[in-house]
Amino acid sequence: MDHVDHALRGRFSWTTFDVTSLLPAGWDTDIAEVVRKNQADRLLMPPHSTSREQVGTRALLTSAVRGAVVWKELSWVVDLYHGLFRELGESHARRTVLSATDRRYAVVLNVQEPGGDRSECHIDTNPIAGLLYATGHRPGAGGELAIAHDTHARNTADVDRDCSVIYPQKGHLVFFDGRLHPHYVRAVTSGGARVVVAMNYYTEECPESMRPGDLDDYLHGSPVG
Ligand SMILES: O=C(O)CCC(=O)C(=O)O
Ligand SMILES: [Fe+2]
Repeated sequence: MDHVDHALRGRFSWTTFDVTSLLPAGWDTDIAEVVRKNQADRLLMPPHSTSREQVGTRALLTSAVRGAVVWKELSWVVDLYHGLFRELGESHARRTVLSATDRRYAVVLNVQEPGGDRSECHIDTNPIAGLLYATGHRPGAGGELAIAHDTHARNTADVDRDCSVIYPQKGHLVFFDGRLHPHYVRAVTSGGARVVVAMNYYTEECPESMRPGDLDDYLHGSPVG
């Protein structure tokens, strides 16, 4: 056991639950429809204290459905966020897991179109990220989440050197602590758009009140063009 502890110390790890059979009928088309009607393109301009980007990285095109819209249009997602998903997060983290009260960042939808940009390389500030993949992407199609084992990784090249790769599978719910391990989502190169329900969870040791005050304006980005 000591050998295992030593070999794995500091390595990134995550938990996946296949929640497909727990989701309401038509969940994927419901999300796709909300994306189609509400998706908004913005430019993210690094750096921020959470960025792990090369100096001088160009602006990245991002697309999202804002939290307030998710709250209004996808109430079943919000119910799962507070209920079943939060409890699955507790079984992952083996501690009390708290949902966020601020609708701007509790639950958002992130979208990456084929041929578009990668996501920003960053660290999280919340102790538990919950990601429900609404689309699946095969190896070779891009859209994979790459997470550095080296906590000192400073950019995507550093991440790529030694990382775990999570290929989004539709209906899978992933939990991890991304506060120490820099990560980013690679560009989608073929197939359809990548859609993820990104959920922020907190704990008693790292409560919602610790969220940096400037993070949401930063993530909201700037108008395109
Ligand atoms: O979409 C993903 O797979 C990761 C998203 C992420 O890192 C985040 O929302 O902080
Ligand atoms: Fe993240």
